[in-house]
Amino acid sequence: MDNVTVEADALNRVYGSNAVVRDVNFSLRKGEVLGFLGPNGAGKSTTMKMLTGNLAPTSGSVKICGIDIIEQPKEAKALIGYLPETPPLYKELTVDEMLTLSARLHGVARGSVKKAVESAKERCGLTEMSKRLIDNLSKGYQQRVGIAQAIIHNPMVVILDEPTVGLDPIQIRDIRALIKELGGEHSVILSTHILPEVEMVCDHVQIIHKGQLVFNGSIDVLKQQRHGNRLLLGLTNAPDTEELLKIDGVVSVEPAANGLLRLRYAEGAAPAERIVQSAVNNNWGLYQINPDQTSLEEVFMQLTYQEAAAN
Ligand SMILES: Nc1ncnc2c1ncn2[C@@H]1O[C@H](COP(=O)(O)OP(=O)(O)OP(=O)(O)O)[C@@H](O)[C@H]1O
Repeated sequence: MDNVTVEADALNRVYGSNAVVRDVNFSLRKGEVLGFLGPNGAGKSTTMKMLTGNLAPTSGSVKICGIDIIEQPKEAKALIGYLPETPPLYKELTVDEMLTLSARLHGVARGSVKKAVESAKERCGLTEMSKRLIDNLSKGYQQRVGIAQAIIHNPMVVILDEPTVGLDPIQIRDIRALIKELGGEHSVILSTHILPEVEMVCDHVQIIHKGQLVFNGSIDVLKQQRHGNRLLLGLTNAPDTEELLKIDGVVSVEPAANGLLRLRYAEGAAPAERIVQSAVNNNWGLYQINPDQTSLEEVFMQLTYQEAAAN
């Protein structure tokens, strides 16, 4: 149990008569990167605020390295770095000034501030930007400053709420790489509505749907669930469905978007090579074959259906 950094126990949050977070339980260990995945309005930000002690739960508790965040907020919060949905940046300050201020606010000893600022800048690729006004930085660099202020006191737990929203693809790639790297030394919780982001960055994932956790497990299990034994096939000269069904392992064929065919295959079967063989031998004009990945919405539907069936 020693290396448990975050423990959420039966967390609930009600607004008026609206239960927006319902009975959320989980724990996180040192070095893990946890993806907290859910569509807009699922309750991610509300959960992040409760985890960081910025919002009191209606019931339930949060412990950071064994310290209760309601009973001992100062001690527990010292172990957390938090990047809220809107980064808390004073845009009229330079990067150095902002990070020096953050270090002081996070209680870094006066004599260690300079070192903490240099180290956070280096980890977040900000050294070149030290003297620049935050207002003049691109959104991607502003987000890096947001992450730098969250890690400046070298906290055990780093919580990032939708850190890649509004960034361009190159900035997104860089920020994801940075988050992945943080996982080595800290526990990281990353809230996002982007399924591939979780697959790229996290080793654990929790899916929240209408305030409830509907999945809590390793990323590999989710990937398996997502791949779902389906292939998309593009043939310029497609044969009758019966011909495709004759291929060993193929269990169904249906039309998909853009003139493609969706083939389902039996669990454990790997028919791709046989399909390619048949296509070449019979001149079906194969121009595409790839796994048909389930969208986030479909994964939600599958998971909520399983949940309902289990109850
Ligand atoms: N202060 C509040 N008062 C009343 N309802 C609220 C309040 N804050 C959030 N909610 C509601 O709680 C639900 C969950 O909101 P939350 O911001 O946690 O979702 P989210 O998953 O973070 O989505 P988003 O990515 O859109 O922020 C939403 O229906 C929202 O309208």
